[in-house]
Amino acid sequence: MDNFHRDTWAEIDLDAIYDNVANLRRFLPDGTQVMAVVKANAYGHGDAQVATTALEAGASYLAVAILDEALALRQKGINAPILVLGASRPADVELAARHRITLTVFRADWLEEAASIYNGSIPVHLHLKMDTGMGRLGVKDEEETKRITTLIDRHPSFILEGVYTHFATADEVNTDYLSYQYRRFLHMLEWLPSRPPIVHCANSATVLRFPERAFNMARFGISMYGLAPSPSIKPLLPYELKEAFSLHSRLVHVKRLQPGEKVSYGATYTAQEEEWIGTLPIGYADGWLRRLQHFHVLVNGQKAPIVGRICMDQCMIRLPEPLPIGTKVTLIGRQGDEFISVDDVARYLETINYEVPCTISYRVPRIFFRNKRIMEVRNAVCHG
Ligand SMILES: Cc1ncc(COP(=O)(O)O)c(CNc2conc2O)c1O
Repeated sequence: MDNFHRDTWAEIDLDAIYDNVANLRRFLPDGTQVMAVVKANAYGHGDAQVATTALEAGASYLAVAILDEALALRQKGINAPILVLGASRPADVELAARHRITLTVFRADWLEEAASIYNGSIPVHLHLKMDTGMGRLGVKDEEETKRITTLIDRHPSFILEGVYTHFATADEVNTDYLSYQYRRFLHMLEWLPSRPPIVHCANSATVLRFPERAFNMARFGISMYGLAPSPSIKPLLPYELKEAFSLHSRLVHVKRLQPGEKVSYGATYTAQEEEWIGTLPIGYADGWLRRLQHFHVLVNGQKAPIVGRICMDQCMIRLPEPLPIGTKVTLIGRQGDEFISVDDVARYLETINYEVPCTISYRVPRIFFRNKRIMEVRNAVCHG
């Protein structure tokens, strides 16, 4: 534990990541590959470490949101194909090509500008994104689709490697809109002179519920981290997922309060009787948000309420009894028979589980476990 100097950390169980990907590989029809979605620092789990593990488990492609995330993976020695799912700049096509990074195209004018700038000989791999009803990015009409495929065909270095779409409601029990989008995708694929080598439409919810609709690659994000795409479809999933993320801290201060004494900003919490209060070195700048006031953590295998306002760097909990400085506290994860899941925190925050690990900031070091042993400690504060 000597790679960081505050007793707050996240633990990433890479064995869980491995198993979640390996189980998907076994579940998928033959010929359907896994694209591991590692954008946003792998949903807060550690981009390079998750990417490496997912590739070991059989993923053949990676996906990120922005070009810089792909460049960062290359800098960290990741050589697998990487697709940038979001928009990029025409002027960055050369940079992407040089680093063998695949870009998403969804506008003819973007491609015209890229073609006017890039006359290099290094191939530029492109995936055409079609908007079948997500309403975010994607080509929507046949005329523009044909302009794009013609432009690619005419450029000596542009290669249409893939085509894809994204579903808006795959995590909902009702499949009406999902089926509409799937049918729309089938129709829009007919606009292409021929199907490119890679066709993909499935996120975690889609591939786990309808693997036969995944074409030949599935974009596996949230469930690679062991989280269900939504509470409503969790009971419908075909196999158990293993949650990879946990969050821990240690008591740095313990004091006895007399009745009437206050805790934290606004003096909003008043001790009702003689109470023992502990201070934890984690706050909203770490992504442990202020709205988690009155939620609970685990200490000595028991629930302990968060009392008073959560500060930028610290928060306070009411202890079951006086406890030693340095006692381990679990904010997300297991202590004995008690377990606080990412879903529990998301539910309390009235948000989705995706947001919780993404929000645990760079200031919280990540300890990576592989084969049940510490493989790496990443402290982004000191090491950038
Ligand atoms: C285009 C695209 N493909 C695949 C995925 C993976 O989805 P999954 O994590 O449900 O498997 C995402 C996730 N994108 C987002 C998840 O939350 N907000 C998003 O924009 C995505 O945007």
